[in-house]
Order: sequence, then structure tokens, then C-alpha cells
Amino acid sequence: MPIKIPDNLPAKEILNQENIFTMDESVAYHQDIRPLRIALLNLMPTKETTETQLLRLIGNTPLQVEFVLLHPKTHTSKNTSVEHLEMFYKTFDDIKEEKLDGMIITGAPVEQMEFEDVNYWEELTQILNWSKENVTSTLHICWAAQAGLYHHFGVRKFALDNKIFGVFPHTVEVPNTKLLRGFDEIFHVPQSRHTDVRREDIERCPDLEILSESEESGVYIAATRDGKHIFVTGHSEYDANSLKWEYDRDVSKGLPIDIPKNYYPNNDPSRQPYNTWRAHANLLFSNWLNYYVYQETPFELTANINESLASAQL
Ligand SMILES: CC(=O)SCCNC(=O)CCNC(=O)[C@H](O)C(C)(C)COP(=O)(O)OP(=O)(O)OC[C@H]1O[C@@H](n2cnc3c(N)ncnc32)[C@H](O)[C@@H]1OP(=O)(O)O
Ligand SMILES: N[C@@H](CCO)C(=O)O
Repeated sequence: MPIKIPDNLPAKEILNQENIFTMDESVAYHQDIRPLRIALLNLMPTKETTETQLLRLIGNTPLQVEFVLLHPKTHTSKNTSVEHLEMFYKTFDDIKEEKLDGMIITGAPVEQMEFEDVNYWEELTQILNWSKENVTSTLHICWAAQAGLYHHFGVRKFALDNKIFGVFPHTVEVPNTKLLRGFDEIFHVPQSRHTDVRREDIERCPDLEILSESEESGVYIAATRDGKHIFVTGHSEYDANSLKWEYDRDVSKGLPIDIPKNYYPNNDPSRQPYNTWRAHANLLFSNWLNYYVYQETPFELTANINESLASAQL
């Protein structure tokens, strides 16, 4: 949350240079407050696990959030029960006449298919188009980041010779970017992908900037300069055991898989892995929720979101 300080206090300039978010009394006085309406478009087969992981991160801020769970109606889920979907989930048709403050779109285990072969691709492209006018900021995770970069900007994904699998050191590429406020210069993120997007393809898009990357695992976060679309290739939401679960699954199926890098103590899969990315995961989600959603979204959600974004000042 911002520090509310008297208008014109000299410390304001120093704090702003240090990337500390301050707000004049006059601005704070005029802020209206209401719960944020955030949708989770859950494309993962392991829906309940993903709900818990993301709710844990979204819940760790002082902001009130009304969470709407969405699943693609054009896909019949094998791994999540109909009862669970009927009880807790809506579809795009249920909300397409409304507006959202924020939307998170999850990864999906379809990265080795062509986008157009994914059976809910048509529905997803409708949602992505709709998000441009009706959502203040959308956070795309892993495969959804590849899908969003491809659909909005024509950035392609490429198959990797070896799965990027492990916990990798990442760097902040744009100093003072709001999304990475408070981050250490080097921080760790789990990655688990058979495909990749290329830095040079993103750099060719003037609307995009690369906010974070890793020497070993490539681009981590790209975003549109207006903050409306954020593309995160890694899985900061993963639990300590998520990579272990994927590794054990592949070993038990006899699939070729390396031990996840920088994960098990002494690289020994019989030992319990540590979570070394939780603090930055919490910071990423609270920065997004605060600076890209709460500070930018109009109080009247029916108002024109793009007008509000254009006039918003931090
Ligand atoms: C790159 C990223 O985004 S990483 C995020 C993805 N990671 C994960 O999903 C990790 C957890 N998932 C898993 O371990 C596995 O998918 C499992 C164990 C749940 C199921 O694996 P399998 O039994 O081998 O595959 P299964 O045939 O059930 O299909 C798995 C999923 O692939 C997706 N899928 C497969 N084919 C298609 C298709 N043509 N169109 C759309 N989705 C498809 C679906 O999501 C499907 O699960 P769902 O029907 O419950 O939604
Ligand atoms: N994280 C994924 C990659 C596959 O898309 C898994 O190993 O299940």
C-alpha cells in the first residue's frame, strides 16, 4: 500500500527516486475504495491445486478481492469433476457483458501442440480479444503467456531440445518497474517448460518490454508498456513440491526427464526440496494487484477502462 504523506513534503522526491510508492494527501482523500473483481481463467487439469496456489498469493494483500473462477466451456475436463466445475466455476458467457478489474490466465499442459489444435483455442482468442477492452490488467502465466504473446503480437513459441526444468536465478531488466518493486537484483523462479519464446521476437514489438529474464531459462516477464497485459513464463505460484510431483510423475511413466535444477538439497531427489521463491511470488502478485489493478482501475467498473488508464497517474 502507498505511504500517504503531506503534499509537497521534501522526502517525497527522495522516496520516489528509491521507487517507494507515495501518495499525496489530496490524492488519497479522493480515492474511492471497493472490492476488486478478479477472474481466474483456470486452464490447468489440476484445477483445485492451482486455485489454492493463486488464492494464497492474491489473498496476501490488504485489498479486498471478489474472485470469479472461469473454465473454458468448449473443453471437457478429464481431471476435474463436473460437480466441482458446476459448483464453483462460471464460463466466459456468464461474464462477457461485465467488466473486470483483473484477470489471471493459468498455464496448461498443451505447449507442445500448435495453438490452433488446442480444443478451446477459439474460445480463448475471444476471451483475449475481450480482455483488451473489458479488463484493466491481465496476467498470463506459462502457456497462457505464450498464447497471449502469439495472439496479441504474433510472437511464436519454439520447442526446446531439453525441458527447462528447475529453479533458476532471474534478473530485473528494467530498474524501477512497478511490477518488480522491492525485488532483489537476483531472485529465483521455478520453470517447467518444453517450449520457449525468444527475446528478439519480443524486442521487435514496440508495445512490449522485457522486465525480467534468466541467463539459463530465458525471458521471464514481458509486459505491454501500459501494463494491461503481463506475460509471465515461469511458475512463481508453484508449491515447494510441485516440481517434485512433476518429476516423480515423469519418472514413474518412464519418460526421459532430468532432475530439476537447483531444487533438491545436494541435487538429491530423495531429499525434501526447499521453497526459495515464495517471497518474490508474493511480491509479484501484490505489486500486480496494487499498481496494475487497484491504482489503475476505475471506481465505476462500467466506465471506459482505457480512458481511465490513459488519465491515471501514480
Ligand atoms: C507450460 C505450462 O503452462 S506448465 C502448466 C501445465 N502443467 C501441468 O498441467 C502440470 C500438471 N498436469 C499434469 O501433470 C498432467 O496433465 C496430468 C497428470 C494432470 C494429466 O496427464 P495425462 O493423463 O497424461 O493427460 P490427459 O490426457 O489427462 O490430458 C491432460 C490435460 O491436457 C490438456 N489437453 C490435452 N489435450 C488437449 C487438447 N486437444 N486441447 C486442450 N487441452 C488438452 C487438458 O488440460 C487435459 O486435462 P483436463 O482435460 O483435465 O483439462
Ligand atoms: N509444467 C508442465 C510442463 C508441461 O506442459 C509439466 O511438467 O506438467
